[in-house]
Amino acid sequence: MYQHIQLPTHGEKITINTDASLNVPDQPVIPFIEGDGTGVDITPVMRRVVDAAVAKAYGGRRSIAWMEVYAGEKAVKVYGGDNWLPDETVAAVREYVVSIKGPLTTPTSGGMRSLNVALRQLLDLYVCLRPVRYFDGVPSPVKAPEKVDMVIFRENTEDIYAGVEWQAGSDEVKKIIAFLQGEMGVKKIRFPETSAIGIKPVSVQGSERLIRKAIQYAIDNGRESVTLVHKGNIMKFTEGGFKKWGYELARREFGAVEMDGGPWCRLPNGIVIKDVIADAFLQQILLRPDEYDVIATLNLNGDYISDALAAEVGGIGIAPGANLSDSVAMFEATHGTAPKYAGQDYVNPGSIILSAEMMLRHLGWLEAADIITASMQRAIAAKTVTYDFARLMDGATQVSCSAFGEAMIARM
Ligand SMILES: NC(=O)C1=CN([C@@H]2O[C@H](COP(=O)(O)OP(=O)(O)OC[C@H]3O[C@@H](n4cnc5c(N)ncnc54)[C@H](OP(=O)(O)O)[C@@H]3O)[C@@H](O)[C@H]2O)C=CC1
Ligand SMILES: O=C(O)CCC(=O)C(=O)O
Ligand SMILES: [Mg+2]
Repeated sequence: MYQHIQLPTHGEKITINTDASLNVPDQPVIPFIEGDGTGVDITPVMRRVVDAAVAKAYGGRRSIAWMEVYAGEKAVKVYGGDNWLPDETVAAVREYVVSIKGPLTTPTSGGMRSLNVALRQLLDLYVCLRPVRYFDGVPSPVKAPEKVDMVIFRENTEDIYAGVEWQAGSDEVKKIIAFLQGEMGVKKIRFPETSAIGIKPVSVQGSERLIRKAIQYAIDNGRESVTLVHKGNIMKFTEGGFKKWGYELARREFGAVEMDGGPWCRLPNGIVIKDVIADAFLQQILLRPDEYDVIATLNLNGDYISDALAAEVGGIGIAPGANLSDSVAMFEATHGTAPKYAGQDYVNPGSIILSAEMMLRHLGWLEAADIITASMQRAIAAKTVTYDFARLMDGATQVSCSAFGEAMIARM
């Protein structure tokens, strides 16, 4: 029994079968977190669009029983005190298996650590899956955005992003620096008196499980290559380890064979496993994006790459994503709370709508998912778009966040 979470009046739990597949009832209960900032604008629109697509696809036989769960500013309002991420939210998301969230605020300095990162760590959502594809007619800063068709697998629980760090001047940082200098022989800390220190944990297990998912995805979806993106020339044991363990895994578990003396290798079905250094990758995705397909990378690289690739196909207003463990799935937009637009019914709801589209595919509700992509494509083709696209499109009709949702529904 929950304290503040209201169970919907109808609906059943999604359950997990012994083979890890989902058992999805016709009225699944789906927990959702509204989100801070523009979450109040985009999340209700997403729900309306999803409900309309499901109704259109299944004529009332299927529907989603939405269940609001709380995190961020709304959780503090509902639960009081300093309760940014109530235990029962984490418990409900785990119990109901599939959920969706709006963006949550993380103050840039001081204050609490990221609730988004906390959710990923608490639920062991180790894959951040962010497909990047082009919709015809979307304004783009590059000449051939249709060549961008990549699927990012970002490690979601480790790396410098895990938040293991100590503030400059603190007793803790003094201890760490004394240990590094005194016991580990470290001489490279340029300003030891005033340094903050961050730690970058990258493990064999964490890297292998992420890269395994990326390779399996490439196999299951007939993709051409998997690229390990890293900065292993500089961070040899962490980023370099990720690359090395990735190639070893491809050879050991997937039968990859080295090409031209390695390290690139090829799976028996022809999929190429390759690697590229992260800075070179960031210029190559602008110059030769068609050479990249499935991307496997560490947490921070994946964060930067997500927004950079999203920009090539129209921006983070339509960049979807999923956070996945071996059992739980939480879908979320790639963008943040865009606080300057909060509550104005202004921003593009496309990112969270396409995240919901991924969620419907995850449930096996492919017909409803197809209706969502087709209706978004039609709304964009009609140049009925939110401000972010309208400002770059000739002859566009600029509409609000909710009107974009209505424009999609009208085209289903
Ligand atoms: N997963 C999550 O919950 C995430 C949370 N955050 C958090 O969000 C907060 C704000 O972060 P910030 O760095 O400003 O990044 P945001 O992604 O929130 O916003 C950056 C810019 O992206 C554009 N943008 C964002 N959302 C949309 C949208 N729906 N439609 C169209 N354009 C959009 C806007 O560009 P323009 O100004 O050009 O209109 C906006 O100013 C921070 O607290 C951050 O930590 C950040 C990322 C992910
Ligand atoms: O948690 C945050 O505040 C930022 C997260 C983020 O940028 C992302 O996951 O892409
Ligand atoms: Mg980000």
